[in-house]
Amino acid sequence: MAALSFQNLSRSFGDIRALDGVSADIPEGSFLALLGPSGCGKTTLLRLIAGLDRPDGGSLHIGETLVAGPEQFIGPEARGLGMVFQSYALWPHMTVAGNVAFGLNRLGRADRATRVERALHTVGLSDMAGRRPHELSGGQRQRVALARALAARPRVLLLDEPLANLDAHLRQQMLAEFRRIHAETGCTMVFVTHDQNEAMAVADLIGVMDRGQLMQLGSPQDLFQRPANEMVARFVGHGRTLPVTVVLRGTRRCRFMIGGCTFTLPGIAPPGPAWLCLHPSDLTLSTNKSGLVARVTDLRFEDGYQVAHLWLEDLPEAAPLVLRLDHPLVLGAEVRVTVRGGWVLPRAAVSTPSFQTVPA
Ligand SMILES: Nc1ncnc2c1ncn2[C@@H]1O[C@H](COP(=O)(O)OP(=O)(O)OP(=O)(O)O)[C@@H](O)[C@H]1O
Repeated sequence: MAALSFQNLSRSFGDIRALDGVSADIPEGSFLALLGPSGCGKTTLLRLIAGLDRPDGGSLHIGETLVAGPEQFIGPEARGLGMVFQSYALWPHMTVAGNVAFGLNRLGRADRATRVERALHTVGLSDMAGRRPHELSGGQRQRVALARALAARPRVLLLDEPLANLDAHLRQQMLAEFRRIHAETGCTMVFVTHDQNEAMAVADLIGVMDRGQLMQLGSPQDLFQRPANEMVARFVGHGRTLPVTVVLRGTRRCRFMIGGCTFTLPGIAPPGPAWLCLHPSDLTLSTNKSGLVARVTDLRFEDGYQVAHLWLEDLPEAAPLVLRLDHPLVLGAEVRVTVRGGWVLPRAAVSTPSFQTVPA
């Protein structure tokens, strides 16, 4: 069953279509990351799920319950959700245990104590139950906020850029923690971020958004290897798109021409104009005189590799290609490049798709 279901969900602020007809089903137990450039509508969608705002079109189900739609609105407190924000919103005068117990008043004393103990155990803070927030590190405060949300046993846990205030090292640690807690609790989680490395590292399902629309909903591998459109191809993993002409389409493979060369690669484009979607790992230097003619326009050293920017002679208007090498090149040199991987997309207008995902 879908944990969350959006049907043509929309929200405008004056002339701004912050959310423009989003439709998708999110399976129970997913770890969904909402990813996209600033202003694409991630927070608006999260706020609609949370019940902190109302849609002005479409409808939203949590499980089988219609929580927002024409003539229906269930408030945040009755939606059975947990929320963790960038600001941890802990009560400074309360202990860690007191903060986690906050909101469990409907339970008896013994049940409340058990829930708090379990939640603190899950986030690894059992021995800090008596401390106050100012006696904790940033990462520990984040865990208290997480424990507080988990203690209520939510159907869906919403995480709004929860790592934004942590340093790079702590972020890595907390990403691993989120993965472990997700596996342990089986709770459906929705994580908003504009950091794609974070999204790829933590989520099993990623929704890429742009200008209020959901561009693609899929696994990190899907987005990387089979982008649904040009925006996703460029946004994910330093992607590049090059205009090519498909001459033959087979079963999920396309033969195409670019710069006087012919290649056959995975893809779904019919004969005619198409986009070749590439990542740095799809390119290699040719050892003979075959391949695309390119000039080295920039060189830098990064993560143990030489990273070269290559300008294609036959496609001067295209963004430079990025190539990772284990040996240096000479700036300004002419080289030949072979395309050994990629994905070929039809060069067509982007329509607004509706996504149904198959439970894992
Ligand atoms: N309360 C509001 N009033 C007016 N415009 C709003 C309001 N909330 C959001 N917007 C606009 O709606 C659009 C989507 O905003 P949203 O906050 O959902 O983007 P986002 O993807 O979360 O961005 P970021 O990554 O920068 O947080 C933006 O153009 C934003 O300026």
